[in-house]
Amino acid sequence: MTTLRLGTRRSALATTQSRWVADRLTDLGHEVELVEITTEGDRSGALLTTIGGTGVFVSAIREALHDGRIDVAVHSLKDLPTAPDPELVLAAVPLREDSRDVLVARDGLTLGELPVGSVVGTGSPRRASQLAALGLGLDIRPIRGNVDTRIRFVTSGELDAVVLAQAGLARLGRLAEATEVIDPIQVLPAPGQGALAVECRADRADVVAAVSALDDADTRTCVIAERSLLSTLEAGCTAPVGALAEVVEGDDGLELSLRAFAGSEDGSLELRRSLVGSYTEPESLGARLAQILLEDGAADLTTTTAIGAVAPTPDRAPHRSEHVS
Ligand SMILES: NCc1[nH]cc(CCC(=O)O)c1CC(=O)O
Repeated sequence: MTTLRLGTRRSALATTQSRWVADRLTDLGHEVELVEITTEGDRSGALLTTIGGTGVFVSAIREALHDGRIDVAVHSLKDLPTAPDPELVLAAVPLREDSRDVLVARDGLTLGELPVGSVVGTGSPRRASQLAALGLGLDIRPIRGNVDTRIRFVTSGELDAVVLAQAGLARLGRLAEATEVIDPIQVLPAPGQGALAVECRADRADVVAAVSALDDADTRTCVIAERSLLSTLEAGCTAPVGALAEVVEGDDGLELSLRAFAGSEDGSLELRRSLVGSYTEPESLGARLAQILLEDGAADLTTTTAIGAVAPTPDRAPHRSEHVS
């Protein structure tokens, strides 16, 4: 095979992730060349929720795959839309980094130590919703920017804290700046957080074969469950969603445990449910847990949380006895 052209965005995080994949492919004996691609998300300073979500980072790179300018694309898996692209394959989901969110706060503070009224920045409705639902009296403000920009809001004193993905900080070698690793019991990560997606064209069997050597079976299984939950929920509601699947030891071998969150953006309504299922059927596990969330009230949640909007009545159904806890 000729040199593999691997597309990357210019941000520090994207290039670090792409270099990591390039190095693994080089270890396997392939020749790799990095090709830089600019996306709308990089050019625009607008809030992600205004310019069409994180899909903007992905589409320009996918475009380059379609055009044949590159052979391999590396994305943060959580930025990948759930709708599959029929001409592309997710050839590898490499071993996941830590999936949790972290707090970067002034003076080394943790969430519990932030005084009432502390200003916390996040551009993620999922983080905003779960932070607000903690009931700590935090003043949550929308921000965006790359990891460096977001941390600078805190060091400059403009904000008391920001919430970021631990994986992003780890990849940039800046984990020491985190003041707390947030337990998923408080804030569930985005589906796919901490994992990479390595895509290539379905009609390039040689590239698919080369890249698939980087796949990690457990990570892929977890991510399938999380994304199945997300796509099923997306069909039924527009609420912020968090999800985390983990491989656990069951009585008859490996099982998959899935936890999920859906809530209103202002934190006034929140639903948390979990389910354990077969390791071999991650898609069904995700879809079933999403169905439970929808039945228990997620279908009534919307992102329309404008001041004065009437909030739907939450379904106060008690926890289900069997699988759901
Ligand atoms: N939203 C952008 C984005 N996409 C992936 C990561 C971090 C790395 C990952 O989750 O894999 C980040 C930054 C963040 O959320 O702090």
